[in-house]
Amino acid sequence: MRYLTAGESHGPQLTLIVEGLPSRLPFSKEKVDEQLARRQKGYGRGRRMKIESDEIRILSGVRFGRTTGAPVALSIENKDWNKWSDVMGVHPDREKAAKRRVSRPRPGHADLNGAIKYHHRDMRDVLERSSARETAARTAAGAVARQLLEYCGIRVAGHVVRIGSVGTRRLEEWKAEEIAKKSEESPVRCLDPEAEKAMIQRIDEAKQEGDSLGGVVEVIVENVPVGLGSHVHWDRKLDARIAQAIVSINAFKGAEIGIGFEAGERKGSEVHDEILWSEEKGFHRATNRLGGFEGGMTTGEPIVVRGVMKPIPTLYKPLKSVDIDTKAPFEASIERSDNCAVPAASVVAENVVAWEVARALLETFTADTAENLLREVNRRREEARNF
Ligand SMILES: Cc1cc2nc3c(=O)[nH]c(=O)nc-3n(C[C@H](O)[C@H](O)[C@H](O)COP(=O)(O)O)c2cc1C
Ligand SMILES: C=C(O[C@@H]1CC(C(=O)O)=C[C@@H](OP(=O)(O)O)[C@H]1O)C(=O)O
Repeated sequence: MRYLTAGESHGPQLTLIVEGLPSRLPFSKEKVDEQLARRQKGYGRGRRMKIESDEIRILSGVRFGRTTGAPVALSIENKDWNKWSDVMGVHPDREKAAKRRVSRPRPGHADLNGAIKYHHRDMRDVLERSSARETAARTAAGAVARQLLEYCGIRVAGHVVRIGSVGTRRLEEWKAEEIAKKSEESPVRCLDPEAEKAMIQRIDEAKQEGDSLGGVVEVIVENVPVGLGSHVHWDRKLDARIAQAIVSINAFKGAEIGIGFEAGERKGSEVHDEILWSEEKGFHRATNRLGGFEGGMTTGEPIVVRGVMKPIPTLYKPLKSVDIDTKAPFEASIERSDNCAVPAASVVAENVVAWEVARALLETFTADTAENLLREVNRRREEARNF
């Protein structure tokens, strides 16, 4: 299974093609729209999110609420396009486009490197595609994958575990349904009410100072069969693919599986998850510090992955930069920006992880139809249970 996205932040629409889904998978537009709406929310977002109300249009691959096995093509309209069509259009108004020309690169964004690499003197040609607007399309891809996971009884949830200097304790149990419900009730998607208050306060303070904040998100995948991914080749290790997916989200700088970097500080006996067996559960683990992975394969324990997001680069508080025309230093002034997108990005993280798990599922259990896939997944569950 693979996907491609296309579209600029202020262009007419985002386009997504998902190829390789089995046929006969129940497909709900509402479930995709629900993920898109979740991604738009979250404390710290800027004015753009008041303009957009993301929903998909199904263009192909689905009939009567089920996939046909053909590529699924979806589009998401950019409502802001109405104000940008003469700048962004296929036949743009050159004068108006010149007024919107970007010659002042923002530290931390893709502007300068992209301009040098692609020989753009107008850095709008870079920022339009480097914008995290594209994560709406990736969230839609994940929301499709999520329906496949759901069909196989696999649940995904996410929450925010740090914003700036405010962090929460590591969970010891990962109940996806509970995490999903609690984080949904929080404007910053945090499970701890005390930390939530402090996070909101930090975001407000940063906004007042014209500054931005990053943070850390955690994603959980529950009821995963044993043996997704493989130890036999580097590019089949599922933990590695998940880490790539996380770091590919705009502004994400790192990923950790389970206790991740903390594993470097502890002794082996404090890291590895002891193996137990019982009549009721079969093989299982006493703990889940390794976040559901050994040898690039799932252990059957919940997948637990974290991602760290740097603070938003577009700042109201100016940072030093240099105009590419005059080579003179300037202090940036901006029109609008998010000042903290960690809660929103946690939704993107959930959905890119869902995609990778669904992709691994379809590689492990080749199936043309959803029913065959579920049969194979359940057979593996039975085999593992009786091993
Ligand atoms: C959901 C989300 C919203 C974002 N909103 C903004 C924003 O409003 N302004 C901004 O400068 N960067 C924003 N970013 C981050 C930039 O897109 C990102 O820093 C930029 O593409 C450069 O890529 P890099 O940070 O991965 O190097 C956002 C990221 C995400 C995930
Ligand atoms: C549009 C989205 O996020 C955008 C991501 C973004 C950036 O530079 O990454 C900059 C902002 O765009 P604009 O300059 O139009 O206000 C955000 O609003 C979105 O998440 O849907």
